[in-house]
Amino acid sequence: MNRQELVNLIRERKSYLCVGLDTDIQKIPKHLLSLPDPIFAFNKAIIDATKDLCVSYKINTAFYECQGIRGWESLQRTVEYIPKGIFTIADAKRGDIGNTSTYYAKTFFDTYGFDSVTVAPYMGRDSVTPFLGFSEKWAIVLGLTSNEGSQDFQQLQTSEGLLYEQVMKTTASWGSPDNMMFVVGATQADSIAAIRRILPDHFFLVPGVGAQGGSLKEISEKGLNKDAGLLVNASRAIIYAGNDERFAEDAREAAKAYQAEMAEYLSAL
Ligand SMILES: O=C(O)c1cc(=O)[nH]c(=O)n1[C@@H]1O[C@H](COP(=O)(O)O)[C@@H](O)[C@H]1O
Repeated sequence: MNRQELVNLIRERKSYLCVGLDTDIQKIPKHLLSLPDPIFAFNKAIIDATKDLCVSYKINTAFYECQGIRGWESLQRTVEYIPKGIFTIADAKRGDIGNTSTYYAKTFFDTYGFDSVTVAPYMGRDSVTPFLGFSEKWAIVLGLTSNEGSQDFQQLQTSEGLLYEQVMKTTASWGSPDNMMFVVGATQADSIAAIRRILPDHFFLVPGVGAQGGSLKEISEKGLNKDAGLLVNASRAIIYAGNDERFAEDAREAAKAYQAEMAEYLSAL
């Protein structure tokens, strides 16, 4: 999907919601466990219930990879089930020497057909650029992450400023706002205005609302740009909003509340 298509989708749906399919076999309702592919059955119900409210789905590959071959099959069925025209994210946090990164990119873009993959930039230029050579595909590079450990390296003060700011500026110079986004955690709302000044045009993938306590209001006020420029992810707060036969309806209600709030912020742009 290209940038203009994503911007149009956000405008049409009045939503910049990304539903995170962090589908944990331990957490899905028990009545699904007797089905042949419980993870896909869960995802299918969640997608059916939320597909008109969000603009993106993020599949965190960890929850699938841990199931071995069956998990990869659930992942493939899920990404194929997501309606065309919705932005798909493989949250795999890859990045390696150049020839290996090229095969990671082929895995998620060509074999599985995702629009984007999350990329860890700390191995440098040759680990990131292989993700940028695919038409209408995106690298979503870790910028300032939502977790406490972001203090350990990302927030180190260097002679040039904060390390994550340097990493984001340099990484941005390898691509463009048409093929690169950055992850900025919703728990880092104090920093998002400064990051937006450094990168006025890029989309930010913002995880950390809901279960991690980030404020949708604050990150929207500080992070939205003229094209919206945000994809805000919520995983557990949506997909586990309920845990019985009504889980999909409960997920819809949770997604609807986020979408309604987003529509308000978008109308103020
Ligand atoms: O890259 C990510 O998606 C990511 C980056 C980050 O800084 N923090 C973060 O929570 N994530 C992911 O976003 C999702 C957040 O899940 P919830 O906290 O359940 O909404 C998980 O899939 C995390 O792996």
